[in-house]
Amino acid sequence: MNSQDLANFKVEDYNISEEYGFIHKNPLDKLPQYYKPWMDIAENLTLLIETKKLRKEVMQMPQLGLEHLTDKREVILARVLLSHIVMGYVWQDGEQGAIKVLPQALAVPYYQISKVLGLPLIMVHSDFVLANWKQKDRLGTMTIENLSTIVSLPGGESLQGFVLVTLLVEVAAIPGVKAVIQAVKALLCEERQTLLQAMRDIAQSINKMGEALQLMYDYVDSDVYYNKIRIFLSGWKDNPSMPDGLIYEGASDDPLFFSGGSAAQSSVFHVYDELFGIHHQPESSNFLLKMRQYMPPAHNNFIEWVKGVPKLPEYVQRSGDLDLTSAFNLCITTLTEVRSLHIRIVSKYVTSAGARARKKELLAGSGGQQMQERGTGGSLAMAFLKSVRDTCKEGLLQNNTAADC
Ligand code: HEM
Repeated sequence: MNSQDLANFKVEDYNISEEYGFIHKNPLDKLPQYYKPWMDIAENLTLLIETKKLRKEVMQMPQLGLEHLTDKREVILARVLLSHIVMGYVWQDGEQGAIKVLPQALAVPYYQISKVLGLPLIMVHSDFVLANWKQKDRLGTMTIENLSTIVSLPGGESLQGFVLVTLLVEVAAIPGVKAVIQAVKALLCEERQTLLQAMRDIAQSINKMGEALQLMYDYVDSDVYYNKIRIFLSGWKDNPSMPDGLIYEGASDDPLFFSGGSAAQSSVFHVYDELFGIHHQPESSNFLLKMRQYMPPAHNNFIEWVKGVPKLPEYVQRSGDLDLTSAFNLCITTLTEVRSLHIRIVSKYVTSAGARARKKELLAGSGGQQMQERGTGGSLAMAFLKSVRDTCKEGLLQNNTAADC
């Protein structure tokens, strides 16, 4: 990348903004009247799933075209609604009752809309979190009390908490995203003071992300997450419950395989890994690279843009500047701490809650669950997360005294 590329950089080209980072600005919560069948199902989705009536409703749904969607915000909302309906349809009857064919009235518009947005045929982080929020008081701020989801899934308050806490992590990342752009510019123009400030802002923002992540403990019950919520995020790739994938009737005769929704699809962490020059172990890196295909393409392009800049750790190391080194290492330490906190959360919400669920099943004499300790994205969660955290920590630069941190 050179100064010409920098001059051509426009934040809007990457569907990000200084006010919202990767979060979709002011998502719509209503579609035009023509789409009433989708809106009606989406509004009652939780109840329809819990009473096991969703599949019947979808079978009676007319096949609607996309021609009445007049702008991008409507297209995004339609994708959010359909994604949730798809997940509900597939998993309504639990792990043992997954379907093999998605009916045409759902599969065809879902295929078309996904093609328009460049997204895979499954619900992703941007459907579940980034575009799935509204403010109760539109003039208020993005606090958890003032937020709710547009469309929900089973899990009650914990489901709300799970989506909204994840959204708050993205909110906390907003100043960091802005500072990344400043850091890149400063790096290219060799403006030491701006680079130093940008790295300090990034570290502060990562720290706030950790504070937001911590709220998971207050708003999400681990048994509800494990037993009710998790299944609706699950995919049909590397999932023993759906070894044959999913046929999208009228759109694809061959079954297709997709990983489930996971915040591993959040672009923020990928941007930091690229900026800080963190190279994960091959298996972890493969999984994370695959997750980039589950992001809005413009966000993925932003990660690529950051990847294309001169290497920050090498620049800092070469400079021999203790302040720069210290600020860089603070970023790495803070990111490592957030990843360690995330591991503790996974230990509570997946490992311990899973052990409890299996014990209960054994006592009741029922069959074991298939997903067990796999993440919703399909990874073998703990080994993967520890490898990612440990590689992150290895990004620390030499020449830093304890006092600097
Ligand atoms: C109860 C809450 C959560 C649980 C149980 C959880 C679980 C997991 C699991 C199992 C993985 C492994 C990949 C997969 O197969 O999905 C993962 C990856 C990941 N999660 Fe979460 N997660 C939670 C909340 C969050 C939140 C709120 C964020 C931040 C937005 C987040 C960010 C990530 C990232 C970035 C990865 C990729 C690994 C990394 O870069 O460190 N997670 N999560």
